[in-house]
Amino acid sequence: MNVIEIENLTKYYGKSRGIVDVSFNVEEGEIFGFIGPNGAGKSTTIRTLLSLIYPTSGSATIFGKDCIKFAPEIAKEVGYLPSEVFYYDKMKVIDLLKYAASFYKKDCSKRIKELAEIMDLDLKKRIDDLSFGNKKKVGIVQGLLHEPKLIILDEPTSGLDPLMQQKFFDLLLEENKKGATILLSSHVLSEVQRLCSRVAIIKDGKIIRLEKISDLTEHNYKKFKIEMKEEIGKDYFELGGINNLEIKGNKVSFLFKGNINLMINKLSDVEITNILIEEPSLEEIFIHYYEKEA
Ligand SMILES: Nc1ncnc2c1ncn2[C@@H]1O[C@H](COP(=O)(O)OP(=O)(O)OP(=O)(O)O)[C@@H](O)[C@H]1O
Repeated sequence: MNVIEIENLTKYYGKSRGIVDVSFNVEEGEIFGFIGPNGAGKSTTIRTLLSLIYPTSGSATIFGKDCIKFAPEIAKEVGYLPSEVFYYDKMKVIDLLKYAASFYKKDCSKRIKELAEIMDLDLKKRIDDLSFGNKKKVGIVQGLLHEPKLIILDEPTSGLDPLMQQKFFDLLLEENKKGATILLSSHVLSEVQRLCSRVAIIKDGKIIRLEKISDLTEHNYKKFKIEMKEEIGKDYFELGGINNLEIKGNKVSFLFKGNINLMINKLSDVEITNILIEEPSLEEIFIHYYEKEA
């Protein structure tokens, strides 16, 4: 079953492009990554899904229900962490969270305490005494306190230190194990790689790829790092399937997609002193995608 279905969603802000013909689905129980460079259209897609802004054309459903018509009903089962959080500064953290919890028809006080403990958040402090990272934690607790079935996170880790990021990821994995579906927007590729099973890549408002992370990393490319006994010319590597070729003296690195035996045979011509064949990072794969699509 698809928890989110997005069909040809387009949003123009006046004449300027937000997103164009965005379509993808997120399946139940999935952790789905939504990645792209700044201004690509991630927040616009998410805000449209949550009915915070209205699309110019196209449609979207959450839990099989139209996002605009059923927005209040859907909101009860969705946890949302916006990319920037703004609060009434004078409130205490606990009061703000209790207020947020009052929108749901269940007692969230135990969960608030648990989440605050996990995220190391002082509930007694006033919002305006909190650092940027601690305000982000308030947003995280607010997004998760009602144990939503769908969690939508827009650039969630900016401002969190590495230890907190890890705790937050563990928390998301736990929520996912309990059954929550997660849509995570990010431009930090390594976090998408760690958490997500599938990914949509957006650029200039359009989806340019929709892939399984495992297909991207395992089946598509291998990264070769080779040290030769002698320097070798660029021409030698003029071969189908080679991308991101870099030659520095007798050291060569590239991404290769294709029959690995052909590459091994090719390399048997030259004297190699060291070789490393590894999975490329998503960063390396995507930089290549972006360049190709540009
Ligand atoms: N309120 C607005 N008015 C006019 N244009 C907007 C508005 N909000 C977004 N845009 C434009 O829509 C496009 C997509 O922006 P969006 O914020 O969705 O991108 P993003 O992928 O979330 O980027 P970032 O990672 O920088 O947050 C950009 O060109 C942006 O300038």
